[in-house]
Amino acid sequence: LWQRQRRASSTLSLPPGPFGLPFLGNSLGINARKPQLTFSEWRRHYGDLVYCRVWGYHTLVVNSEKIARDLLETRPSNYSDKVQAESATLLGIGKLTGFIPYSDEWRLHRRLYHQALRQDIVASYHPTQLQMAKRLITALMDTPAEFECHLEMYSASIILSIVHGYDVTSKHDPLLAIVHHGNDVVMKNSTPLIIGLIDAFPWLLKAPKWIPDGGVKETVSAVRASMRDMREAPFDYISQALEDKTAGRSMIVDIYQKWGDKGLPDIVLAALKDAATGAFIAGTDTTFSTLNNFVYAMVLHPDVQKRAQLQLDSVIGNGQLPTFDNRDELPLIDAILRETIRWIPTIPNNLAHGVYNDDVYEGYLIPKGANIIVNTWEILHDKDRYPNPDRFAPDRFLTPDGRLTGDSMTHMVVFGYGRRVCPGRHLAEASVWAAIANLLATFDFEEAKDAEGRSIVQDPEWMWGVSVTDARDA
Ligand code: HEM
Repeated sequence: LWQRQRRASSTLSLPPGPFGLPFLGNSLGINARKPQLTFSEWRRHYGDLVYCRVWGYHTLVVNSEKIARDLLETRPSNYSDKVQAESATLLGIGKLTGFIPYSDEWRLHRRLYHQALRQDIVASYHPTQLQMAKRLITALMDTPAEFECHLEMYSASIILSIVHGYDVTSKHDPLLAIVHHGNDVVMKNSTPLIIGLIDAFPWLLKAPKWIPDGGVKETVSAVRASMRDMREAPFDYISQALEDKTAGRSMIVDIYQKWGDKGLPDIVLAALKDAATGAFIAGTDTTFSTLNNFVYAMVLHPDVQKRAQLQLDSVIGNGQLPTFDNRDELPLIDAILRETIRWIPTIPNNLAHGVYNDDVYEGYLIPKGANIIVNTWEILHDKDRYPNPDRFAPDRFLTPDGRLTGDSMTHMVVFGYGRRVCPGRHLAEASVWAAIANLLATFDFEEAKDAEGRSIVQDPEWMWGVSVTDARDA
């Protein structure tokens, strides 16, 4: 039936791709933990633009930056939609910006982010980021073995401060505990697999309890409860702070003040709550994972670490901490940042963009309602552009005389494309820089040692989902 429908819908052919089974399409042929590996394999067989079907959806896998830009940036009105929005809504995450279809509601979210997170405003958050970096240093000095917890708290504290105006001073902070737990539940359960399952069998959610559902109903109610807590708890705090006139500056307070005595219309208030929750979910794990990967890279490459420390010493001098004023004089720190996000891109397959209307690209039909998946991993591990791509080598971003190369595009590839590009990218990039520069100025990273002084070699294991996180404790 599908073949017939396909033929009837157009005389143009779809891009080449693997043969799929009826109904299931290619879903079973994709490595569920590391889909990018399957997509890269397909590139070798079918080229840079591959057609497949996942959970009944037309899906285009893009393995080249040029095609990604041609489609998502040159024709943004056709490639900024979301296809599985209904299933995301059933799961309870449909109001997160990344899942909202191309609509006025989504545009309102983007306007709210733009007011607080655009490049020229982000510089005003540098003092907060440096203050959090100092706290990170103190926490690491006290309990270095808990480094992951400290990096996570650093990432979360920055968002809670800048978006919500909330100062997290301890890892036992009650609001941090709520949003942290909520984030965990949402991130672990909002995988493409669960969304696909809800999409294929939405009736499962309404089925009587005795029908086995593989735990879907339980998952959905846990995600919904977490979303509710994450959305409301920070606003209870802010409302109180506004009433007590103790609220400091933040994205939320700025927007409240903009509306002044008129008060926020309900529609803006709802969008603000959702956008703030979205910023926390989208911004915390991604920043944390990037920093975790940085620590791992430093443990593996003491030579790089030493060179960066020498550069820091020569620019800042011993006993001082770097600030953003020193950034231009510290190209190796930026090269390490770029290489960290290239080496292990935190979101290896971007977020899927939906196709609004049938389109034609290089003679191929791109069907309406298709998902476009960009294989960021493959683009950043392309041997022609990054020789020996699995090696961590920051020098690929430096000229022979030690200045940064013009290849800052990696930033953009890692943060997505077109109208859907990550609105938190300037903030994220500065948060990661502040942490990397301050950590290298203060610590040596090396493998843990046992009682006899022998290195405890631990192969890391990553948790692969929408984003890549360290899974030692998962
Ligand atoms: C290293 C850190 C980060 C990385 C690697 C990252 C990466 C990404 C990527 C790849 C996308 C999908 C873009 C697309 O669909 O083309 C995205 C979307 C998004 N990011 Fe980030 N991000 C990071 C940090 C942040 C931060 C700090 C915030 C907020 C404060 C944030 C907020 C968002 C939001 C709201 C979206 C959805 C945008 C939309 O669909 O319109 N991200 N991010």
